[in-house]
Amino acid sequence: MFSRLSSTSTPSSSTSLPDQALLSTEQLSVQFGQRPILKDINLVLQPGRIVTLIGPNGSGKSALVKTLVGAIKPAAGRIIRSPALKIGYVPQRLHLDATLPMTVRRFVNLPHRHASRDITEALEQAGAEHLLNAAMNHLSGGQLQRVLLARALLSRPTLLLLDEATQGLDHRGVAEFYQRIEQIRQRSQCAVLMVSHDLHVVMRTADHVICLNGHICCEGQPEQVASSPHYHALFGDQVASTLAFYRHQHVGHHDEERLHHAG
Ligand SMILES: Nc1ncnc2c1ncn2[C@@H]1O[C@H](COP(=O)(O)OP(=O)(O)OP(=O)(O)O)[C@@H](O)[C@H]1O
Repeated sequence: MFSRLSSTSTPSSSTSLPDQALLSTEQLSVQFGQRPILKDINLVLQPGRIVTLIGPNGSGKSALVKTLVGAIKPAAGRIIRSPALKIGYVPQRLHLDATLPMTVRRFVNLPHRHASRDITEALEQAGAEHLLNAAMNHLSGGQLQRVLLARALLSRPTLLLLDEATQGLDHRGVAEFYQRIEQIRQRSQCAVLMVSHDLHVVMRTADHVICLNGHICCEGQPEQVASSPHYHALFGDQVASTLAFYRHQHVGHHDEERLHHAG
């Protein structure tokens, strides 16, 4: 699913995208001021696949997602987008003005109004159908995440980008959320790129894992990453072993994917 890219075609071209790919990056680098955050990120996102970005705090996961969304301008490299790419973005946080009351119905109609039927369907898919008339600033963390997911689904995305969408959820909430994402993926065949700290769930649900620490340290199928020395070095042997165990218990299909070690 992932491959290193060597194409040098012009930035406006999408012809250098690998077959069927929705998005790829070439030598993408990001910096804040003079400070390098991400260096030489090469990735390819294919339809219908769940890719998880893991890495320690401050390793650049959110920065990468925001760059893919277009909210951060890369310092170098480029992003190649397929004409079929339609991003649904679920942010890490949402800052709402507590003095400005707003219902879920109104929120999901921003910035564009949607047909009631579509709103109902999106809320159902996200498990938030009962929240239509709730006040946004009365939602629990888990309810808010589901509403944000519903809003992202309303754009009928071909790529769902989730930035730590399960932050603050309890174990059950996390498991339910990932189950929901899996159902959405199966139903709509959208690609999913998610940032996650829920390492044990990552190992069960992802098709491909990218381990980030300013650059791609290692990537591949979850069990490949779990046995990578780079991954052990980043997360510590104890955590890493737990993951390997989880994966062993829940191991699924085996695609031919390469584990890339960039050090
Ligand atoms: N707007 C900004 N201006 C300057 N530095 C920033 C900005 N946003 C993030 N950073 C820095 O960039 C680095 C990467 O941040 P990022 O939020 O991408 O990390 P992360 O891997 O998502 O972390 P976490 O797991 O804690 O969410 C951090 O050192 C952070 O302090």
